[in-house]
Amino acid sequence: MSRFVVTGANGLVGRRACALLAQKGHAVVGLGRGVRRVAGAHDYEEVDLTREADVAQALSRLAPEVILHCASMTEVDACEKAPEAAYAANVTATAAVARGAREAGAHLVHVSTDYVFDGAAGPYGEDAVPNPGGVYAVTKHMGEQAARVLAPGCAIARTAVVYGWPPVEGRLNFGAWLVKTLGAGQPVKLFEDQVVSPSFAENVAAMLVELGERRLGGVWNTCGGTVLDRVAFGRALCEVFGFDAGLIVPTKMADLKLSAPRPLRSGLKTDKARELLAEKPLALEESLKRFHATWRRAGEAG
Ligand SMILES: NC(=O)C1=CN([C@@H]2O[C@H](COP(=O)(O)OP(=O)(O)OC[C@H]3O[C@@H](n4cnc5c(N)ncnc54)[C@H](OP(=O)(O)O)[C@@H]3O)[C@@H](O)[C@H]2O)C=CC1
Ligand SMILES: Cc1cn([C@H]2C[C@H](O)[C@@H](COP(=O)(O)OP(=O)(O)O[C@H]3O[C@@H](C)C(=O)[C@@H](O)[C@H]3O)O2)c(=O)[nH]c1=O
Repeated sequence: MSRFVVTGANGLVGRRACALLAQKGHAVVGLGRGVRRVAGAHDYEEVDLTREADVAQALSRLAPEVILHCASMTEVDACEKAPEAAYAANVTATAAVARGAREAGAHLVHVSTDYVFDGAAGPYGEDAVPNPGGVYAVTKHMGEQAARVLAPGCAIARTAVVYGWPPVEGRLNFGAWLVKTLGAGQPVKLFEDQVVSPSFAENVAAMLVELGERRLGGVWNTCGGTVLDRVAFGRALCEVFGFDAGLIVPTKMADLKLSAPRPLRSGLKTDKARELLAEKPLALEESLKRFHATWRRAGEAG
């Protein structure tokens, strides 16, 4: 058993990583901004990761053996509108965590994104060359570089379009947004021209945990195992949840006039994780079945 620190412990992925680690018997401290928003068997500390001295002090005191760095500014359009905040959260904070990891002798698993690619020719393998566009993507790529330089031997774990139930309070993930909207019988405009690798949050968290437990380094695509466009994902979700797929309105991404550019032919190849990890990237059908099961259980629990 090891001592883990998980950043972004209130977030979609981080909270699931904390839960899984505690369930497996590891000692876990989740770090988050603001008060604790997730119950569970792990400890929690409030640390603003953009304050380097605070990060150094916390990591030196906690002396983790492994750090899963899940914290990030993840709202892509908000990053575009607030580049200073995005830089602080995605670059400055990552550099601080990476330095702290090195000082503590901890193995770092840094979480990144398929959006580091330009979307000209996805799906991308681990050795593809990033070409980020937009503030979120550029700052995530800079975070990767900071982690590699400051915490040599770290893992860069790229994931994509993470979904799960329940969603983080006040922030619907793509899958949860579809469930809420389609479940209420409302139409939803979905990009027919963006190809992605949707990823079930529990599956992502489990792959990150394994990278940490086994102290694996290098680049890893830790996402769902099926590459498809957003409309196809929506239709598959309707089938599993029993919703009306006729509510899906296929739309071109450009028609929505979003602030930030996003890769179109994105998605990540998962051969490496499939071959080398015990926790495999789940295929779409299995992911949606598990998503549906967690949603139904939450409904039954009231
Ligand atoms: N969600 C997705 O679709 C995808 C996510 N990823 C990557 O996966 C990782 C996890 O994402 P996800 O769980 O969805 O993200 P969330 O937005 O759900 O959680 C991120 C957490 O980071 C915290 N955070 C942000 N800034 C700071 C800070 N300065 N100090 C301390 N904590 C901070 C946030 O706190 P607060 O709540 O207070 O703001 C938030 O709880 C990220 O690296 C993201 O880039 C990659 C591809 C897709
Ligand atoms: C996907 C999609 C989004 N939207 C709207 C909803 C929302 O206002 C806006 C952005 O949607 P999303 O947040 O789902 O998409 P986006 O911000 O592009 O999601 C990205 O997030 C970051 C963190 C990542 O790293 C990526 O892998 C990816 O998951 O566009 C549609 O109207 N139709 C669609 O098909």
